[in-house]
Amino acid sequence: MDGMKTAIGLMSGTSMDGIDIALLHTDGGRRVERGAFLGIPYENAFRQRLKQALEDARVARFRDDRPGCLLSVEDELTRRHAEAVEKFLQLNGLSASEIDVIGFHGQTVLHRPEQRLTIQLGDGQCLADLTRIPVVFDMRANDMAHGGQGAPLVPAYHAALAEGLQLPEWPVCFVNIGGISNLTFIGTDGEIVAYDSGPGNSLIDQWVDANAGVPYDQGGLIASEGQIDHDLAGTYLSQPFFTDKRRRSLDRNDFLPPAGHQVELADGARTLAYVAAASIIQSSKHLPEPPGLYVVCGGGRLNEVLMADLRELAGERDARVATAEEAGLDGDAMEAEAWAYLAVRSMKGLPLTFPGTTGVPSPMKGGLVASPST
Ligand SMILES: Nc1ncnc2c1ncn2[C@@H]1O[C@H](COP(=O)(O)OP(=O)(O)OP(=O)(O)O)[C@@H](O)[C@H]1O
Ligand SMILES: CC(=O)N[C@H]1[C@@H]2OC[C@@H](O2)[C@@H](O)[C@@H]1O[C@H](C)C(=O)O
Repeated sequence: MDGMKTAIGLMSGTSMDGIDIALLHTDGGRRVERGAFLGIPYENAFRQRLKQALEDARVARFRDDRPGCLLSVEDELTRRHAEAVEKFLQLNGLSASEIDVIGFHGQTVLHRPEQRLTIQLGDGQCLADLTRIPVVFDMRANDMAHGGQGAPLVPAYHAALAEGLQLPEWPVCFVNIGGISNLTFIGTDGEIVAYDSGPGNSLIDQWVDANAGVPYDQGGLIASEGQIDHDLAGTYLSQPFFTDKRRRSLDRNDFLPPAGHQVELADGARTLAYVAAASIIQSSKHLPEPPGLYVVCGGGRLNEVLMADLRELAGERDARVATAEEAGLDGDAMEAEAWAYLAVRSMKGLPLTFPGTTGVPSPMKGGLVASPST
């Protein structure tokens, strides 16, 4: 097919729960055919190493700085991604020569848009050499160098997906509830507006990890036994992030979980689920129009308490909430698919970001290409 490429997208998100891998056939424009998906969870020990990397990254001043454990974590992370690609190819009966490009996100360990500093661990050249497949990486840096927020980047892909959806309600707003949440509004005239909307699962994860020793609140079961502490919720929802004139992209540490003594386990999980839902609705007030439909992807859609809150709050504004699956999409695969899509766009010299998505002054190309060494 004309201009169609076969791409693999690799995402290791802010939840630090594992590597998501997706296959996509696309022309980098409107044509998108979704393929296989695989999630490979990190074991607890590596998750702890990533947490340490986030700590050690705090002193970094330049994007190539690798203080503390960063260099060794980057090496291990890259090797894990190479092994993930090998496993994915094997499971799907594919060979490396059938893949045109890999889109490699890496792991964000520091994101400070006001300093134009964003660091994603991941060695693109090493991944290209290990997989024998060209790799596009470092897709946020050029946007930020030109005054963009460096995130979110998924909106270009959301827009391509929206073209193929038969939706009764319009305008539509994609919501990704990952560690941090982000929105992509697509207007009736195709206008795209996107930004980070607030904390997603990362507060819940940190809370239940510290107080119950589990990595996440499965299904929202812990939250379902608690009550909302509205004072505590208010301390999050009254942050200037929600009322500032300019939309700002978030670092995982911009919102921190409550201290252990502030609230008990179930009430904390319940309150943070509410905060995740209310943040989305509160941030939606900056959209050009109220959405008619929210299409929800990311792991947060599996937290039933969070989703019930979101349905209720959206319903008060006459909007419906659907999971990605209800819209015919895959809510686990979407970010990895997006990185495959963006890699193809990058190879074709097409812009990845736009004034309406990251606040960059003009449509902006991005990404570096690493070809396998001969
Ligand atoms: N069954 C479940 N029930 C409740 N929550 C879940 C479930 N499965 C996953 N999650 C939540 O989803 C998170 C992972 O979501 P996802 O993979 O979308 O995030 P991410 O891609 O790492 O983050 P980001 O989009 O911010 O980069 C987990 O850390 C957990 O909090
Ligand atoms: C700096 C960084 O890695 N940001 C992530 C994070 O996780 C969710 C939200 O914050 C989003 O803006 C972004 O990731 C998605 C995949 C994006 O760029 O579209």
